[in-house]
This record gives sequence, C-alpha cells and structure tokens, in this order.
Amino acid sequence: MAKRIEVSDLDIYYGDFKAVEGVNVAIEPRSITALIGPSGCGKSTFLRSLNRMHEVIPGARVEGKVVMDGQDLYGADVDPVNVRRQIGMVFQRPNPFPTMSIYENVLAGNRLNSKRMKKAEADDVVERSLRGANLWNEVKDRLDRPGSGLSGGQQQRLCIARAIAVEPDVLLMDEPCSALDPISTLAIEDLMTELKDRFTIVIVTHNMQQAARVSESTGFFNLNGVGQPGRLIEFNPTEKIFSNPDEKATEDYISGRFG
Ligand SMILES: Nc1ncnc2c1ncn2[C@@H]1O[C@H](COP(=O)(O)OP(=O)(O)OP(=O)(O)O)[C@@H](O)[C@H]1O
Repeated sequence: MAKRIEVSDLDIYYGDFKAVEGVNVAIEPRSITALIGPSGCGKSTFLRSLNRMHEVIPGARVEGKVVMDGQDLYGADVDPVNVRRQIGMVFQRPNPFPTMSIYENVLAGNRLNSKRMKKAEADDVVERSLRGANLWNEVKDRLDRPGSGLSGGQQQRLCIARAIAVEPDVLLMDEPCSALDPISTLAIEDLMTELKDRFTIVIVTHNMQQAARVSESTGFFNLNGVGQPGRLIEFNPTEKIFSNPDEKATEDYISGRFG
C-alpha cells in the first residue's frame, strides 16, 4: 500500500562532511516525485536516506526526521532491515544476481526476508511480480535461465520485479534509465506510471524530459559550491517547476544555463 513520507529538518552526513542540509518535504502516495539537480548536490544521498540505505556506508548518519504514515523511520526501536523491506530501491545499473535464474532473482528479497515459501506460493509471487514489471511475456518460457542473459532493459525490469515482489510501500529509483536505450527507457517510464497506483515512487533523474513526462511533483536540489551541503531549493508540482518556477536557480537549471 502506497504511503506518505514526511521529511523534517533533515541533515545528512558522511563522517564530518555535511552532504545535505535542512530538507523539509512531504512525498505523496500514489504519485511519482522526481528529484533533479546538478551533479554532487545530494540527490542520491537524500534518496538513500529515505530507506536507511545511507547508513550502510561507515560513518554516514542523519539528523532530523523521516516519518512514513506516522512511523519515525529513524526511531530507536526501528530495524533498518525492516525499513528497507517497506521501501524498496532500484539502482542506476541493473543488478540482477548474474548466476541466479530469472525465477530466483525475482524471489531474492522474499527469500532473505522470510521463512520458506511453498512452491505454488513462490510461483504466484514470481508471475505476479513479472507481470507487474511488464516482463512476464518475454521471460515466462525461460524462468530457469540466468538473469544475466536478458537485455539491459529487461534486466532493469527484472530488478523492478524483484523490488515489488516483497510488496513494498515505496519504491526509490536512482537514475533507473541512465544505462538504457530510449526504447527501454520508455518501457520503464510506462511501467512507473502503472506502478504509481500501488506505490509511492521517488525517482532521481538527470533527464529533465523524463521528470517532466512521468512525475507529479519535482524537487530541485542545488549547492552553493564545492564542499558546501546540497539543499532542496524548490519543491512544487512538476508542471509549475517546468513552466513557472518560484526560484531563479530552478529556472536557470531547467533552461540549461548551468549544471
Ligand atoms: N560514500 C560517500 N562517502 C563520502 N562522500 C560521499 C559519498 N557518496 C557521496 N558523497 C558526497 O556527497 C555529496 C552528494 O553526493 P550525491 O551522490 O548524493 O550527489 P548526486 O546529486 O546524487 O550526484 P550525481 O548526480 O552526480 O549522482 C557529494 O559531495 C559526494 O562527493
């Protein structure tokens, strides 16, 4: 079930380095939120802080709050593994487990999370997730073949199938199309539009047309200079960001004057 995420006064650190400062934002369920901005402004760092992936880097930490439907994700009693189950992630480069079959790739998250599944139940999860990722028809006759035998776009859809197989509430996507050709990119964009009925989706993208095509809301991150923390400069409906942004820096960025 899609959930709402509220971020308050979030600062994100790598050791002593403050990479992101003072983010306040509400991310709405059943919609796609795009994060744009120049390289190094903290988009990926912010994205990873939403499901506590940030913490896997030694010395990395956050200050402030991330609350999902009333649950403080950084609360003392919260297990980060459980947060990552609720908030799935798809990365820039498709990363299926190369020697694992397509079938087992889809189930990899479920196998980590839970007790044994009956064969019929596992079959059902695999089919449902591959259908959800618009990949079923292309792979249904070769589920026992390695995931690495698929094209880049198919591999990325396999990774999306793996992410949705555990039924998360939120899907984070970090430049999911940057390694893909335009046809595969459109397939993933169509898929995102279908998935937003069931999940809250947050996507980092360098492709402004993509942000404009798929998202309802867009956040523009920027930084004042090297070594300075990134900040969320503007967060608004996507249409407004691309037609009449509140901030001059947003306008300069989207019109290609910098970044
Ligand atoms: N593992 C890390 N350890 C230390 N600093 C890091 C680490 N990852 C990122 N940073 C720093 O944090 C800042 C934000 O990086 P981040 O990757 O979040 O930016 P980004 O906006 O996603 O960039 P890009 O668009 O190039 O992917 C940068 O100064 C970067 O060098």
